[in-house]
Amino acid sequence: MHVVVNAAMSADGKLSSRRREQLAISGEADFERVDRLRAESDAVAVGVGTVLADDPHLTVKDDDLRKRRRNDGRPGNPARIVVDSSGRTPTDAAVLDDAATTYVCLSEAAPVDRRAALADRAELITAGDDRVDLLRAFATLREAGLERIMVEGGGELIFSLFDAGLVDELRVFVGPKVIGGRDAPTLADGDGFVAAFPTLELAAVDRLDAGVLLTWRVEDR
Ligand SMILES: NC(=O)C1=CN([C@@H]2O[C@H](COP(=O)(O)OP(=O)(O)OC[C@H]3O[C@@H](n4cnc5c(N)ncnc54)[C@H](O)[C@@H]3O)[C@@H](O)[C@H]2O)C=CC1
Ligand SMILES: Nc1nc(O)c(N)c(N[C@@H]2O[C@H](COP(=O)(O)O)[C@@H](O)[C@H]2O)n1
Repeated sequence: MHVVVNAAMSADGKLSSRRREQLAISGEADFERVDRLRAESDAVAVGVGTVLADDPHLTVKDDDLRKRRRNDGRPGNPARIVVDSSGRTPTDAAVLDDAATTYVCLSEAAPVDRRAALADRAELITAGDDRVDLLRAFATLREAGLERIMVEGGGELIFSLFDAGLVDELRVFVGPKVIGGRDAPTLADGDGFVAAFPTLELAAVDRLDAGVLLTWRVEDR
């Protein structure tokens, strides 16, 4: 399995403002790059915090890219993955529509009524007691044939994936905005590391739109 984390952050490292509303940090060229990366992926993953804040669709927007996938014998859109310990994904969330298969990763703590509501619209994977055990959930996703995973955020999920040693590559568009705010989400939130920090090898620096795209490979810990 190969896991690429892709996100857009402001020059001061924020994914959004303290209101946690979706904010366009990327420009047109970066959104097109993101679309191509989605098209190359078997699945696109987000945390439930992103579903609740942004209601993303996580589909490939460009018709030609979808057509190319179908010509290669793949579904037009990659699968979608929501990491959601207690099953808070709303049943009318855009990620649960019929544009692609959706996997919702739950913990044992997810109530039965939420499981029943989501089971009609998604494949459910249960791993972990109170929180999704990402190592186990991703192993199950791999068994389901998902090899190339793109993770779009948010900061809580990204931190946990680094903590679990699951990230192979980090692609960050740094956009021309200062957002600020101690409560605004950053690229990696969670508890933060105090030792054994994941280290990165810089693979590429590209000017894009009015910002820069940084591509990092994650070194083994
Ligand atoms: N600029 C960008 O590229 C992006 C920005 N965002 C922004 O990020 C914000 C949402 O991010 P967050 O609040 O950090 O939420 P998140 O999307 O990272 O979801 C976190 C939630 O996932 C669930 N979860 C279950 N198991 C977990 C585990 N093992 N580790 C971590 N989480 C687990 C928990 O309920 C947790 O609260 C929004 O403001 C959104 O707009 C989100 C995606 C991309
Ligand atoms: N790459 C990127 N740049 C930005 O500036 C952003 N605000 C985001 N946000 C994420 O994009 C996803 C939206 O997906 P759909 O267009 O609805 O398919 C979602 O994950 C946002 O949080 N990304």
